[in-house]
Amino acid sequence: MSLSLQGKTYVVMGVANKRSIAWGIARSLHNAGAKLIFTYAGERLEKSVKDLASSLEGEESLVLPCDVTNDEDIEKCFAAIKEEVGVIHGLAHCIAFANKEELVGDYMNTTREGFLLSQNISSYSLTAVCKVAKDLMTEGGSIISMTYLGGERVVANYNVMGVAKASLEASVKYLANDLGKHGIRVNAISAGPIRTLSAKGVSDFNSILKEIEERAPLRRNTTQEEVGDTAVFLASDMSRGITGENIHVDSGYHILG
Ligand SMILES: CCCCCCc1ccc(Oc2ccc(Oc3cccc(O)n3)cc2)c(O)c1
Repeated sequence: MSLSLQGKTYVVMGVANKRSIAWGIARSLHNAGAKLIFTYAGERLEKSVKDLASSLEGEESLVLPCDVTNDEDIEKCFAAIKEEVGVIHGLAHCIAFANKEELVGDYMNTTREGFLLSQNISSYSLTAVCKVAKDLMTEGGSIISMTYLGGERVVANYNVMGVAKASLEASVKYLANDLGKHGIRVNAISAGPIRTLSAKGVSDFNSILKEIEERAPLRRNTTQEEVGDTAVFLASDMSRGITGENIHVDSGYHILG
């Protein structure tokens, strides 16, 4: 058993730019020897994802559009992946969205539309992807999704996204139960706040970074590299006994009251 991912192929969903958590995961998986395929949402991201993918030495990675709110698009995307590689050994789901007007103030102001949009993109999309990706995971594998502490307890301003992450974290357990018999594990990484494009949508983000530096057991914030390295562990055989789990990579902050 080792942390090597030589000979394995993973789909990384949700790279936007070099600060994305998904890019930190991609770099660590690549450095562990994995072959990567990237999907992105929205034509405007195509160039930056292709540029990042080609910055990884070795053979050209497949880069495909995938709108996770559209089941046909997911089927088309994974049909193309099947065509290209046949078998995949897992995927990293780093996709979430909520209207930023609802990521500030009282949670109760959430609209029905905003609630459903966030659940659709940030939670149901994992289930929708698993339904299709499982058929390419004929040798078993490991599915990883991203969550945040605000899904387990109230974090001011995280609001509708916290409810979506609670839904995602419950989905991880139900998906783990369904897919375990196929040798497929499903886990979440609960990352501490990292300054990404997405983080710009959350009000008062800077004050939480400062509080973590002052109070977290490790007295520092979380990096993409740390999250990426935990993804390598979850993708590798070293975590073969772990499924339905939520691993906090957050300098220990979640243990505090
Ligand atoms: C008050 C909580 C501070 C820590 C938040 C850490 C965090 C940062 C980013 C996270 O990911 C998203 C993804 C999409 C998202 O919705 C957005 C992002 C940008 C613009 C927009 O209109 N919506 C909000 C957060 C996330 O789930 C969690």
